[in-house]
Amino acid sequence: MGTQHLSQPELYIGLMSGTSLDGIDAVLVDFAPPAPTLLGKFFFPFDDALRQAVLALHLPAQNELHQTQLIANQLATLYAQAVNALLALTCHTPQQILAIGCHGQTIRHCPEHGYTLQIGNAALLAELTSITVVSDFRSRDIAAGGQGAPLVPAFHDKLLRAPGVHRVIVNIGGISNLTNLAPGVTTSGFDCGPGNLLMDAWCMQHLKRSYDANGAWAATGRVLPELLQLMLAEPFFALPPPKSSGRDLFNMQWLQSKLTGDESPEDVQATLLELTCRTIAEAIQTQCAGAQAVYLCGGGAHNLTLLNRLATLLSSSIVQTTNELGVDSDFLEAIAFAWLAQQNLQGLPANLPLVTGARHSCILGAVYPA
Ligand SMILES: Nc1ncnc2c1ncn2[C@@H]1O[C@H](COP(=O)(O)OP(=O)(O)OP(=O)(O)O)[C@@H](O)[C@H]1O
Ligand SMILES: CC(=O)N[C@H]1[C@@H]2OC[C@@H](O2)[C@@H](O)[C@@H]1O[C@H](C)C(=O)O
Repeated sequence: MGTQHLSQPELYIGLMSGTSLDGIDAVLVDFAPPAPTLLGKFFFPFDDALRQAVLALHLPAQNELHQTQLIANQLATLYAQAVNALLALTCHTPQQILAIGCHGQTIRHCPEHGYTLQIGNAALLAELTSITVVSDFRSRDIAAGGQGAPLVPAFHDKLLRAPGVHRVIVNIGGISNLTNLAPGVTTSGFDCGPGNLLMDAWCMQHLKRSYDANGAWAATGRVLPELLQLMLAEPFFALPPPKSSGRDLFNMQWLQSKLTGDESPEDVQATLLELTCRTIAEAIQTQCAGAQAVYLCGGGAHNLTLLNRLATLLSSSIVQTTNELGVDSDFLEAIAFAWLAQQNLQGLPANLPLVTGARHSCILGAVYPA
């Protein structure tokens, strides 16, 4: 990311609350040429009650539609608080911001049925902030026959391509996804499978902690080869791209269906960490052959046990985080949603048909003017 410049600012806010349900990543970015500048960042954690309420929306429940809309309103209020905190932190006013790109909270992702659902009441967010909001970025791509995900590879392509160097960018959030930036070849990308979400859920169940800091607990267990093979047999892993996934497939029911009940919890955690690493490494080896450098982002990049294991599995590549490229690995997705908002307002398409499988490129997102 660039240093501050003198041309007319083009300020956008990006809001990402992802599948991990840890909270809201908020960024303020100036897209004035020559390069995007990160002016401020802010993380707003979700409390446990909200996390549980969103998780419950993943299951059929009584009065589900009413609950969904109430939580969408609650999310809009929290998004607005994150925006206000970011504006205060960076000394900006709403009038200076061209738009907020708000991902929303995914509660269903079913491209096979022609829909995906990210909630967050963008109309209310526009009302509360007096800033134009762009949201619902995935639906148009699905309407055009695509997966609606992953969308960030298009931004990786703009920001992180380097002439003559074969880079792969790997986001390890709740779900993991990669972008293949091979010289002279069209950018590709896809979801690899579970990133942290199964490890988080298992850790919550056994240690009452929302995640396994640095993979320290996983490091005390041993990988269970039979369980690992059972999990790797999931057909999603062998599917060719384009492909995307979410909690709809990878959830506690999925994990429970693979367990005998005799496993020790730390061994399961070690096996889940190995599953994340193996599926990422195999995705790189099969789809990104010859990669010279792999750059990690997302919360999983903080997990030292995971980082070391990936580096071992990918010993022919350099394995680092995107911080080494000057892009904050914790806020890359939020920055991408600020960029997606800019693309929309400028009337530019933002999906990569090779990545999502859409029949054509499209302008992504719905606009709620200030
Ligand atoms: N120090 C750490 N050690 C281990 N894991 C960590 C650490 N810090 C963060 N994480 C993991 O990162 C997760 C959050 O990652 P991130 O914010 O990238 O996810 P997300 O954006 O919600 O997901 P997605 O990209 O799938 O939408 C946490 O839930 C946790 O599992
Ligand atoms: C449906 C949905 O929310 N998908 C997310 C999720 O989190 C990671 C992975 O699965 C990716 O496909 C996507 O998010 C990022 C921001 C993307 O679209 O690139």
